[in-house]
Order: sequence, then C-alpha cells, then structure tokens
Amino acid sequence: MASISISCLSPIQVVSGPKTRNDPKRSKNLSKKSNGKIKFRSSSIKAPPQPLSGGEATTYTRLPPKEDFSAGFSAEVKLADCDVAKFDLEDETKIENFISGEGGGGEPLDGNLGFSYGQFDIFEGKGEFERGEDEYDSEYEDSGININFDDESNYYEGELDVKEKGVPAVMRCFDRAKIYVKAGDGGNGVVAFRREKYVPLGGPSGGDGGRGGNVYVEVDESMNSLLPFRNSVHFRAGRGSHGQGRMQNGAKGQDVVVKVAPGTVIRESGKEEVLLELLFPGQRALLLPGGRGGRGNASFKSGTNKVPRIAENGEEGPEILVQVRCRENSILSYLCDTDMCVPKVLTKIGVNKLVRWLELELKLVADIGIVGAPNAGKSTLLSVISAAQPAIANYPFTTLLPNLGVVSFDYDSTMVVADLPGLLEGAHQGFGLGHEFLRHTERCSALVHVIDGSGEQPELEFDAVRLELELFNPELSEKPYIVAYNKMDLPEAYAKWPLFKERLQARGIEPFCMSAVQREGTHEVISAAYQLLQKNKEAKREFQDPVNLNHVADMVNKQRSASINDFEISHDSGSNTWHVVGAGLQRFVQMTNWRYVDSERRFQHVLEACGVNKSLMKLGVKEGDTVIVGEMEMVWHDSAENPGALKANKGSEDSIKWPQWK
Ligand SMILES: Nc1nc2c(ncn2[C@@H]2O[C@H](COP(=O)(O)OP(=O)(O)OP(=O)(O)O)[C@@H](O)[C@H]2O)c(=O)[nH]1
Ligand SMILES: [Mg+2]
Repeated sequence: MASISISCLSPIQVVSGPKTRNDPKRSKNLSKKSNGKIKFRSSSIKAPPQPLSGGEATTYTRLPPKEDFSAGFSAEVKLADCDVAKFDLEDETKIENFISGEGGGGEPLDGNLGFSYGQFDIFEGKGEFERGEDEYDSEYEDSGININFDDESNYYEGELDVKEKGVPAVMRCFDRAKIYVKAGDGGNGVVAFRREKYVPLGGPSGGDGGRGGNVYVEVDESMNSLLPFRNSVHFRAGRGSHGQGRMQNGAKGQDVVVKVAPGTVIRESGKEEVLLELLFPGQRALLLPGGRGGRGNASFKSGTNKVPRIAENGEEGPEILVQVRCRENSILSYLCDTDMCVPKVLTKIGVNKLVRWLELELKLVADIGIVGAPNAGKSTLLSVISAAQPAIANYPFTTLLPNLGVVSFDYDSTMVVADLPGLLEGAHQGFGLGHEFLRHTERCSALVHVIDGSGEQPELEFDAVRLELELFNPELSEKPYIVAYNKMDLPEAYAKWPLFKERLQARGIEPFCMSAVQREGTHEVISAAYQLLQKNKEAKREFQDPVNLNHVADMVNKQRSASINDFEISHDSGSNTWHVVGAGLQRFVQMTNWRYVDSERRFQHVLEACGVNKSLMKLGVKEGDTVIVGEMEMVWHDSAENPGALKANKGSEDSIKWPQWK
C-alpha cells in the first residue's frame, strides 16, 4: 500500500479511455484530435470469472402414477405390509429402476423397518425425465450450463454449475431462484455556462447528475414461495437524470424493491457466509445504494479556476446476481411474535467490482415441524389440529411440498406447524426427496416425530428418522422434540404400543400415543409441543440483538469512500505492464468524463497528488511501459516529465463536445 506525496511532475500519457463507459466512436475522435499525444488502446480488462457453484443432489425419486398403486395393491393393503415381491415383475422399467444395492446406490431401503419404498422409480437426474408441460425449466437443462440471464451478465456466462437435476421445476423454484439486481447509475454532471442578455461572463452553470435508484429487499408477508421469480428475474433501479444548464440538478433514479418471502437468507453464491436474514414481515433492507450523481462544472468553480470545463460521470450503480434459495412457504404474520425470528447479519460483503453472486435462501419458518417416515400420518395430524387441509392418502410422499397450519389455543397463543414430506433412509444423501425437505426442518423450533404404529418395527422407524436428521445436520438432532405414536385405533398398533413406550422410556423419552384419524390424543400431543416451544422461546429470548439490516449497503458505501491514496502496484515484467489497483482510484477513473479536456488534466494531477507517479518511478518504470489504473490503460512517457507536455493538451478545444443548450 502506498501513500506518497508529490515531489515532481511526471505525467503519464493517456492512451485508453475507460472500458466500461468508452464509446468506440468517442475514443476514435479523441484519438484523432489529440495531436498524437493521446492514443487510445482497446483494453480487455475483465472481471475474473466467478467460481463454480451449485447444488449437489443428483437423485430424484419420482412417484409412479396413482393408478400404479391401485393396480398393484388393493385399497385395504397398507404400504407397511407391502414388499418388493409385490411388484408387478413384468414391468421391466420398474424393476430396472428399483432401488437395489447396485443400481440404487445402497442397500435396499428400510426392509427391516416395516415399510417398503419399493413403489418408487429412482432415476439418475441425467436425461431421464419426461418433461411435462411447464414442469421443468429449460434453464436447468441437463447440459449443466448455468443460467444465462441476458447479455449483460457475461460474468457468469457458460459457467459450469452442478444443478440439482431431476427435481421438478415447481419444487425447485418454489424455494430457490436466481435474480439479477442492479442499483441505478448516477446521472452525469454537465458543463454549461450562463448566457444571458446583459450578463457577461455568467459563469459556470452545469448542474449535478441525480443519484441512481437504490435496491431494497423487502419481506412481503403475502409471499409464500419464490415462484414469482420464475417470471421476472431482472431488477434494475433507475438511473439518475443528467444535470442540465442553469444549475439544474438531475432527478434521482427510481428505487426498486425486491419482494421476498419471510425467512429469506441472503448469501454470496457458493459461500456459506450469510449476509442478511430477513425474517419478519415488513422488514426492509437497503441492499445496494445507487451510484452518486456526477458533479457539473458549477461544482468545480474555484478561486483559481473560474471557468471549469469539467464535469463528472455519474457513479456506476453496483449490480448483483442474486441466487435466491427459498426454503418453503409462507411464514405468516403470526411469526412476528415468535422469538426464533431473530434477524442476524453474520458476515460482511465487500462489493469491489460491484458484481456478486448472492444466494438468497428462504427456509421454512415454523414453530413446530412434523417429521416422520412417509405415510405415518403427519398430514392427518396437521389437518386435525389446524384448519389446514393437506392432501392425505394411503401412499408415501403424498406431501411433496410442506404444508403450514396455524394452531390456535386461544386468541393470544398460536403457533405455526409445518407438515413436512416424509423422510426415508438415505434422505441425507439425497434419497427420496432428501435434501429438499431436510432443510425445511432447520428453522423449526421444535419437532414432532410421528411414528406409524402399524409398522413392523416402530422403534426402528423412529431411530431411522432421527439418524437421518443427525446425518444431515447434527444441530437438527439437538432440537427439542416429542414423539407421537400414531394409528392407535388399529389393533396391530395398539398391541405394539406398550413395548414401544417401555423402550423409549428406558431411553429417557416420554412418548405420546394418538389416533390422528379419530382425533384422539392429538390435543395432548400438540399441547406438549406448545409447552416445549414456550420453553424454547424463553431460552432464545436472551440472544436477540437489534441488527442493522442495511449492512450490505453500508459495506458498499464504505468501499466507495475508500481513500484514493490507498493503492497497490504490481508489475508484470513479461509485458512491461504496471497495474495500479485501488478502490478509490478505480472509482475516480470510472467517474472521469473524458469528453472534457480539463478532466485529463485533473486526472494527471490526481495521479501526482496521490503518489502514483512517484511510486512508479521509485519502482523503476521505464519509457514505453504500460500502466493500468482502474480500467484506464496508459503508456509511461519519461519525456513528459516536462510539464509542457500537459500544456500541449490544454489547448485542444476541438476535442471537447459541449453540451447542447436548450
Ligand atoms: N387407521 C389410521 N390411519 C391413519 C391415521 N393417521 C393417518 N392414517 C392414514 O395413513 C395414511 C397416510 O396418512 P398421511 O397423513 O397422508 O401420512 P403422511 O405422513 O402425511 O404421508 P406422506 O405425506 O406421504 O409422508 C392415510 O391413509 C391416513 O388416513 C390413524 O390415526 N389411524
Ligand atoms: Mg403428508
């Protein structure tokens, strides 16, 4: 890091305009009209490619059509009683795809647990899918090429990304999406002079550009998924208007508000660091502040320069590619009361080139999560304790997306209960509907384990689910939980209850028994869950801290106000190129409007003032070496140490394009 004061003038001749703003025509003109002193060279500096990112689940269990069930099994037969042998062996497709030790990537599932999952076809994600209408997004094609939103987003064009293949679009987009967000650029300042009858020498009157629009992220409680992002993924704030003559400043750009469902977690793509958590309905965070407007020439008027012919470009607004990961469903306004919804900002973001991939993840936020093996009666329980009407049927994976229900005890005490899809052995590795749903459990404060009492070995079923939770995330297994032994109305379940109870009690767990269908014992279960929740809330209350939700924007602003004196110089001896890198300098280059001759002089002066020239000379820069500052490419000219070289440019009035008067 260098910070050196000037001692002598050692100008650098400008040979290339800033790449981003550079209009080729303009460059050409300037190049022609600068007496050979200013030569533009096309620069090819680009932001480095972003690292690969993506999900990892590759296996998907597709449900066979319901007719298959009815064909294979009579209505009375329970899945728990079914086993592999009951398959129609003539159906070769099913047999091939049947989960086997070889083909399915593991042991045959849960044969000893009393319920069989043999009724599913398991496919590897690649190309095996029949695409239903609008069922799968083309953007998640098997090619593995990442989504390319538009031409502007060439930073991630062609990046390989391991997609969660084989997951139907409605499920995938339900809880994740990628969106492109850009704050508005600032408007340009303008050079103008007051011209009025009887007012000679009216002085500079160019107004400043307006500020670019901000990007906000707001929690919209009416949203319960990220499906809206399937239709619109671009969010651009308006750019500030340019300044005008007669000291008229530009209007500020229009703000844009990205609405997300409650429970959204924002993170940089491919990284674990969480930037923001937006959990409460109505919460609003300033994600990206718009760029500052460029100053007009009226702002440059000084005692020594009363006729400034200089104005700045507006500052570029930052843009972010946001990957939205939404982990289910509506959080409902009730969650305002829940203590678990503590917004946290865990890490910081540095927006340097102002292009970032972010991931927004929306996890299910519910007080209680009902978990258990498929067909255990989870949805039935929810339907009994709340007004929710989830699909209930006698086959596994009836529930494909979590259902939420609100349980009201009285006016004041309510809780949100989530009925989660069934978990099966290997879910933590992506089997069944694996990762998709295990994550939902992460943000439930407490769990209710529903056990199918009519299964062969209910205790093993319970253990298997506990194990899956633990393997997926050890924190899940630490959540408080209660055990509800279901289907007590069935004789086989009733008979096994004493042994089950005894064994769990021996392990220090006090199980409940119920018959969800007959609504017996369910009130006890849910009351116990409520008490558990209250205890949990008490414990969590201590950790609530007020959080600055504008944290990301603050970081952007901090970066923008980086000192121009802070820079680093690196040398590539092969190509005789010197790179001068510094956030302050970079911003200065971007905001310099090369249309005006005074801008060049100011630029040279700033390089002097901040010590770039001195540092380069100290490091041994030679005549003809290339020097790159920000996005500006220049050639070092020793002979230009003579200040006269600067003056040579001063008079080139013809290179100035004056703004049109209105
Ligand atoms: N006899 C009896 N059957 C029940 C009881 N609870 C649920 N069932 C039946 O069990 C079957 C599965 O119930 P669901 O509520 O869909 O089970 P689930 O756990 O939500 O299943 P998935 O969503 O597929 O994981 C249905 O046929 C229910 O009628 C009960 O207490 N007694
Ligand atoms: Mg269900």
